Amino acid sequence: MDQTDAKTKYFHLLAAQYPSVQDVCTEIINLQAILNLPKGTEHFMSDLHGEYEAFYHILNNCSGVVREKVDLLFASTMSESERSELCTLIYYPREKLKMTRVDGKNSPAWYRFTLQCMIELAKMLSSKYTRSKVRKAMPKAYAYILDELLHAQPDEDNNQLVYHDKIIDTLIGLGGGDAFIEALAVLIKRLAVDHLHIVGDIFDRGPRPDTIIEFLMGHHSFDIEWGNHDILWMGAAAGSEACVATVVRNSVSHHNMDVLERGYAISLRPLTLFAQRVYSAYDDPNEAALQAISVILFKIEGQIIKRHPEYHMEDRLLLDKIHYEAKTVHAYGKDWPMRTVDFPTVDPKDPYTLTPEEQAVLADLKNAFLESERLARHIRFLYETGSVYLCFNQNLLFHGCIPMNEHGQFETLFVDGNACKGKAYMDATERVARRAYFGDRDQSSLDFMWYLWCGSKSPLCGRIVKTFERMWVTDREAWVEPQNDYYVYCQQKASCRMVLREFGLFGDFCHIINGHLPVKVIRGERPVKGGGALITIDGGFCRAYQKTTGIAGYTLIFNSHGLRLMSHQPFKGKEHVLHENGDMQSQSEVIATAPKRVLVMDADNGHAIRERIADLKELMRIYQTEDLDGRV
Ligand SMILES: O=P(O)(O)OC[C@H]1O[C@](O)(COP(=O)(O)O)[C@@H](O)[C@@H]1O
Ligand SMILES: [Mn+2]
Repeated sequence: MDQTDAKTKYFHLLAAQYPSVQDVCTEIINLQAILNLPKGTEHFMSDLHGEYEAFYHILNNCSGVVREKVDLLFASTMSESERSELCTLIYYPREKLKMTRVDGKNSPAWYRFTLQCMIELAKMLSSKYTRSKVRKAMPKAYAYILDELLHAQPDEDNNQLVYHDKIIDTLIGLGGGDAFIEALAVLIKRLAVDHLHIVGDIFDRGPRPDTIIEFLMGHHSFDIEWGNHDILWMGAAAGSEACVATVVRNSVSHHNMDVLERGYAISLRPLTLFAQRVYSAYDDPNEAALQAISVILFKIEGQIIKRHPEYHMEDRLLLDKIHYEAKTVHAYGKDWPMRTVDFPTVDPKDPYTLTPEEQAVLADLKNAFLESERLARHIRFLYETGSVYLCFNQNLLFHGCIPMNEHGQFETLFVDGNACKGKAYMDATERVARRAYFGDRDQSSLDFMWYLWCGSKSPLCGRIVKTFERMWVTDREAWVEPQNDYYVYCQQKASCRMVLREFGLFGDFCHIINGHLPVKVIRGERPVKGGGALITIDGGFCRAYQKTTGIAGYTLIFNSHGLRLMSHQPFKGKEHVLHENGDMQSQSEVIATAPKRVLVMDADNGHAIRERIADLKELMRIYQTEDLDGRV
């Protein structure tokens, strides 16, 4: 097909959608109006680490935005406890409605008042969107009524208001109040968060990463930047034995086997039986399993490191540096005392070879990962909706780092034998990650998935991960995990600008958004770095890390006015919210104010809309001067 044919075909398709001059005209006006609206609100979160309840609550309370708006609208007309009650109803409508029924509070007057408040709130939140967009965000069954109610214009005789009261009364009279409250709650939350970014690490440590994925599967608009823990699970699902062993090890070490066993139907029984037999010195079966899977892991890691000198990870080969009599390991020029050297399956002369039994355990585990249909569904979803990095509305999002050398330049690295750096390196790593799952799953791509999890030059990790030391070396000095120079240079504005430029982001109001590095607020660390050009939002949803961070997670919010950060206090659970109306406490801080209000025309989809307008104008010209095939 030559270009003229393609163009003709395209305009035929466009004409089918807009068959008359009037249709074209209406659409151009509509699109032009959209361009001048404020851009939609984006929320960013990262490092969720399986903490489904906290994640779900933050999505329900829209990172605290619902409460802010409720306070703004009703501070003078409702008491604080009434406002809290309303918020809880919006967060968990079904549960709260049930409680209201049980308490006998659900009188017609209660419904009327509650619905009016919710309509007010929905009106306020919808004011920055076109009517058409708001309509699309409404639950279908109620779209018509909601549309009517949200667009009430007070007239001289208050006719409209009377009409709307009638609608509400009829609804309540027909017993539809509950369903309508639920519909409004959905709409309110959807309007408050137009788009969600997850900057990595959904998996590991916490109880329910699988539920987070299921939730995201039903979410209206989001993207994911893969974290090292996500790529680890992706590698395991692709059949990398090292990734399988690491996932299992992480689950065992966090006493969190339910996700694997119940969530993904991956049985750990072969491992626990083997561990009970071979590591019988341990009374605690969990401890025995942890020893067993750790030894298996370090053996296969050793094999990978030897296969790939280009990973430069020889100093991670520690199983062959153990001094059994002295109970030490030799590393970084020193002998470090070890907690135990009782490794019944390690042959000191051939430490990296699995015993036949270990091989069998690992093969069973790997098969279970490969056979889990639910896992495959979740991992495909991560591939479909995720990437190593993303440029979105002038921001650059990635989980870890872009490897730099000690001079602060992008480090040249080899992927598939090709030298690359900066953006090209990020692209190359993503290509291998996709090949590892969708290609022929060759060993080298699978090994690279493991490298992406823990390599010091992996954009998802960027540090030397010391699992061996953290497991067995007593001196914590050996646990320190040196980081890539990116983390030094990203403190400087010039380096951040260099990174942004590499991705074609030249404007003044561009930011790097990272996860991965817990911000230790408790020690005075700040999430904003690089003279304001970089924001790290790993605030530790992960409960295991909250003692070191001092908070329970961040949400970064980017609306038409700029960027602000919400820092969240630990979540006390849904029951606490329902019974005490005790919301998660969140503090808001303005990080950067946009030089002028950011409109849709300034956002990425503004470009697409402008192109569409240009095409429609061309269609208009065609309608007025010739036919669709170009005949005058
Ligand atoms: O991406 P994250 O969350 O920093 O996780 C990677 C880190 O986790 C560790 O494996 C430790 O894990 P745990 O705290 O779960 O034991 C470190 O060695 C590593 O640096
Ligand atoms: Mn991480």
